[in-house]
Order: sequence, then C-alpha cells, then structure tokens
Amino acid sequence: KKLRRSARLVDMTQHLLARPHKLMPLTFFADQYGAAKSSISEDLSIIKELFESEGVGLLKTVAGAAGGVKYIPLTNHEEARTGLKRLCQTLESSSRLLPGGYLYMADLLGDPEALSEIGKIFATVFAEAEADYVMTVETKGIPLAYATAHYLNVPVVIVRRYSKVTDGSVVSINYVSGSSKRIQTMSLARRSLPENSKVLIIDDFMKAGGTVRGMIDLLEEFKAEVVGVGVFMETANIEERLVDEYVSLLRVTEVDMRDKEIRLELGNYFKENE
Ligand SMILES: O=P(O)(O)OC[C@H]1C[C@H](OP(=O)(O)OP(=O)(O)O)[C@H](O)[C@@H]1O
Repeated sequence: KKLRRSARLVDMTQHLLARPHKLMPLTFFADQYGAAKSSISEDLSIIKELFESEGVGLLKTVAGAAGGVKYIPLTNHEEARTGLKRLCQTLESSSRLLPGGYLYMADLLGDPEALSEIGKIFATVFAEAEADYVMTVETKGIPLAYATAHYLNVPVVIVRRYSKVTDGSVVSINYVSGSSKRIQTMSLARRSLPENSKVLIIDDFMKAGGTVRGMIDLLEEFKAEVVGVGVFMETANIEERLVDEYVSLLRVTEVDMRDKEIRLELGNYFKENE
C-alpha cells in the first residue's frame, strides 16, 4: 500500500527494531510501500541519523545486489554506565544479602525493562562477535540469555544440571562450581549445537568461574568456538579464577555478613578510573 514519507518512517522503524542484525534489501521496503528505492534510501538516512544521535544503535547499509540495511542495537557507553549505576543502587540494599556472599536478584531477573537494558548492553559488548548462539546454564542465567539473544537475533541453548529424557541423547561433563565446592554435572542435548558453532556464554553471576569453565569444557565436546563470555555480576578478589577472558557488568567488592554491608561497583566492562 502506498504510504507517504511520515508513515513510511514509522513503519520502517518498527520493522527494523523488531529484527536486529537482520539484513533487509531496500527492494523489500520499496515494494512494501510502492516507493522508489531512492525515496527509501532517503527515509533510511533520516532513521539512521536519529538512531545514531539518540543512541538507539547503528543502521548499517550493505551496498550491492545482495545488499540492504540492518539495525545494530548499541547502547552508548555513557548510557550503559548510568544504567548500571542505577542498578547498583537497587541491588546494594543489605536485605538482598544471602549466605555465601550471594545477592537476591530474582526480582531484577524478572523485570522486563531491566533485562532489556542489560541484554542490549551485552549485545553491544558482543556486537562484532558474530555469535550463532547464546548459551547459559539453568536457571538464573536464562532471562539474561534471552534478553541478549533478542538483541543479537540468535537462538539460545540452555545447559541443564541434570540430563532429562526430553533432551534425547546428551553430552554431559562434570565440573566444580566454586560456589558450591561440589562436583556437579552439566548436560546439553547433542542435537542442540551443530559443529563449529560460534557460541556466546552469558550467565548472571560468576564466583570462582567453575560454572563458566564447565560450559567452555562442554563446548569443546561440541567442537564449538566460544566467541565471548559475559556475566552480569562477578565477585571481586577471587584469587585463582578458572576463567580469565570474560566481561562483567557489575562487581561485588565487599560483603560483610556480620554488619550486613554490601558494596557493588561497575564491572570490568568499564575501565577502572573511568
Ligand atoms: O562461578 P561459580 O562459582 O561457578 O558460581 C556461579 C554459578 C552459581 C550460580 O548458579 P546457582 O545459584 O547454583 O544455580 P541457578 O542459576 O539454577 O540458581 C550462578 O547462577 C552461576 O551459574
């Protein structure tokens, strides 16, 4: 149906936002609105300018016959910092302290707006990683994995702690989660990852890193490539960490169970003296 420019701009914007990282040929829009490709190009430059000036993300145009345009969601660094500082305030209340230096985060992990904000930050950090899948381990990592996967527009694979009949044949490995100091298993259905998949690991919390280490070892069984590790929160001052390459958004610096003190700071995604 023929739409005038203002209506085209609205319709194209919602179309692009709904399909992050997806290349769309200009002819798709030209046919959709019965407009010339030159008009569509002008429309896209208006959207591109607004997206970039307002920090919505990038509109990348790919030239040539198989070309087109794709929306890359990006949160600018300042906005990410402000948003995460706000989350620090929410999380820093002593009532959230749990035994073992954990924080009660289920409310945050259930809040669609917070998840969307965190997911977009992870998708910014790993925008160039060319991940084919986002992987996490049940349970608390699941909402963060989906939020990140939405902005990267890739599927999620969920590692289980126990193999289930409904997974078909599975690959299992044993690992020690530093948090629990006991041997645990991790398993993933054999059919969930083709060989040579590029996988981004996302989890909610990293203590000793045993869980992330486990997922890395599991991915070796699938001949998959780990293209990144993102954790929402990490505990500080862990001597020997089982994983050294990872991005954290927040860090627990101090936990004092006696006087119920808790301190959070920005994670390694931000430079120390930033
Ligand atoms: O770095 P590590 O020392 O291995 O600990 C981080 C693990 C432990 C915790 O999961 P749990 O609370 O054990 O399980 P769930 O996510 O199902 O609540 C957290 O979600 C990470 O996955």
